Amino acid sequence: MKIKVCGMKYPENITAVARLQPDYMGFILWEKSPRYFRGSRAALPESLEKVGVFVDASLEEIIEKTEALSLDLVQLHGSESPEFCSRLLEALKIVERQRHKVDAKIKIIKAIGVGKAFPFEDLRGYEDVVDYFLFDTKGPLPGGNGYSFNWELLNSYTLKTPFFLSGGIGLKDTEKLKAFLKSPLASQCHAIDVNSAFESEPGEKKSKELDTFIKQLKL
Ligand SMILES: O=C(O)c1ccccc1NCC(=O)[C@H](O)[C@H](O)COP(=O)(O)O
Repeated sequence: MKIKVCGMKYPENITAVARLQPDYMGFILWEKSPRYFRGSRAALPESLEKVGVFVDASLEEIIEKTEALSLDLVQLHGSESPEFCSRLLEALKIVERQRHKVDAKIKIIKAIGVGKAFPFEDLRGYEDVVDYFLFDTKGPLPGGNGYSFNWELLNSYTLKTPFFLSGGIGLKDTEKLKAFLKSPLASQCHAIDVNSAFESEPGEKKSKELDTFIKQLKL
């Protein structure tokens, strides 16, 4: 199972967490977040897939940051419509052509806030224009709320788009996660996303706890 560590902020901490070799590292590019990433490309690890997290940003801003930070994936964490995703998909193709990489596709993740119930069928319009969904817990903030939703709701997820499972996931959840990953609920689960449950302060991850978590999940 792949793992994404989101909300990285400080260069030394980025280096320490990169050594644990998660599959993805996420950088919050929304200024109102306490995890807002102000750094440059030099602070980012070459070896991992880099995800830029945006909240209702303009197409121009997303493209500019994707180029400047050499992002591999773009995560949309606001109320971006399928039409917006479609325009972004086309705009990213121009960036892809300028890169000299074998797999230059810049992927799009659409984050979805899940509440007590969720009409997953309503996501059908995104199917052809995003690569992944990220199912997060609906809360007062666009992301990083720190608590989980009822994963049983995924029983009614019948779309083909793979998803990241997110929302308050921490060390306390490893057994529950292992059971989830063996169940039909996880048939489309591509990765587990973690954030605030591993922090000593917003943006600063506890690398020892993350190391334990990654080892337990990769067993
Ligand atoms: O983490 C933030 O501060 C944040 C702010 C605005 C939009 C998205 C944000 N985080 C995106 C993520 O992918 C988080 O990992 C996800 O929301 C889960 O966070 P948590 O509940 O703390 O595990």
